[in-house]
Amino acid sequence: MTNHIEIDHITKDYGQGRGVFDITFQVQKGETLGFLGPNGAGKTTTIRQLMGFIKPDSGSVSILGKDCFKEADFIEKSLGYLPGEIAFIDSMSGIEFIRFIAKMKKMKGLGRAESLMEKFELNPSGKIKKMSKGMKQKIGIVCAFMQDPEILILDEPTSGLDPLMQNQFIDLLLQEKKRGKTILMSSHIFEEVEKTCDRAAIIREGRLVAVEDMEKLKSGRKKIVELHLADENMAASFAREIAGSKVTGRSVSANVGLDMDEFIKKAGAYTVVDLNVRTQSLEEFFLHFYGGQNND
Ligand SMILES: Nc1ncnc2c1ncn2[C@@H]1O[C@H](COP(=O)(O)OP(=O)(O)OP(=O)(O)O)[C@@H](O)[C@H]1O
Repeated sequence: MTNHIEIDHITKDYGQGRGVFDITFQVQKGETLGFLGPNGAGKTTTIRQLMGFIKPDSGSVSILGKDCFKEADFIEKSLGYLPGEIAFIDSMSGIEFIRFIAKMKKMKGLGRAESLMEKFELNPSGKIKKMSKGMKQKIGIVCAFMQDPEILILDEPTSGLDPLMQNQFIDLLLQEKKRGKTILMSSHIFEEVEKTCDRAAIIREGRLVAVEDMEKLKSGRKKIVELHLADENMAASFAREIAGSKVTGRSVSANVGLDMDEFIKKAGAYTVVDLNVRTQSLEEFFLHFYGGQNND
């Protein structure tokens, strides 16, 4: 497999523990990689180094074999980039801004802008300063995708979009994925990551904590079992037998992994009124990486 994006031991130290430290991961040709982490973890700092806006203190980043900082001009012109916060020229109308970006990228026309505006129901004729956050985000999406780039770097692409438009975006990503695009996307929305990404890289406090296949991550999710027992005393007594369980009145809930059999056998000693079993959501699962809580 060819790597389209290579991040090799980069450190950008802003002092007081802020920044990113010794980050290494790759995005393969045709792969969609989700870049996840809590606020301030270092996602944007990593992405800005990929775009050649800032130079790593040590280590290197390259895209299509080109050093991102040394060849920043090539990177900016050829990649599809959607920044977390777009630096708009407020006095322009939406369409003027789209034309401005197309010119900057040395495009001949506006490429796929028209069909993207249709897909996202965007009327770009008004002044940007009067637009809502969602409309501005749609302009950013048009600018990132209109050139039909081979590589897309997207920093929280659906921020500000309503659920209908978030779905349109997922649909667009899935289409682009099918067309063989290489995509790196930071996101806080687990559902979009789950639906679109092949792998996820998780960063916390500037350090990479995991890079995993989505399928493997999904299969690592546990079952959450909720038992309703006959009375509160029973619930309290049962909860004492199950490590990490929570009691609310007559209910006891617990994350159950491979020890389901043991759990059921212990429950057999009590009067069970009701039983619910569900799979942990990806969000609940990721809390483990995010907050470092013990959800074993
Ligand atoms: N230019 C800078 N100077 C000093 N500190 C900075 C600078 N840029 C970022 N930081 C700090 O580095 C850390 C990582 O910030 P970054 O914006 O990369 O996080 P993030 O993962 O993108 O967060 P979010 O999800 O909130 O967008 C934060 O503590 C931030 O305050």
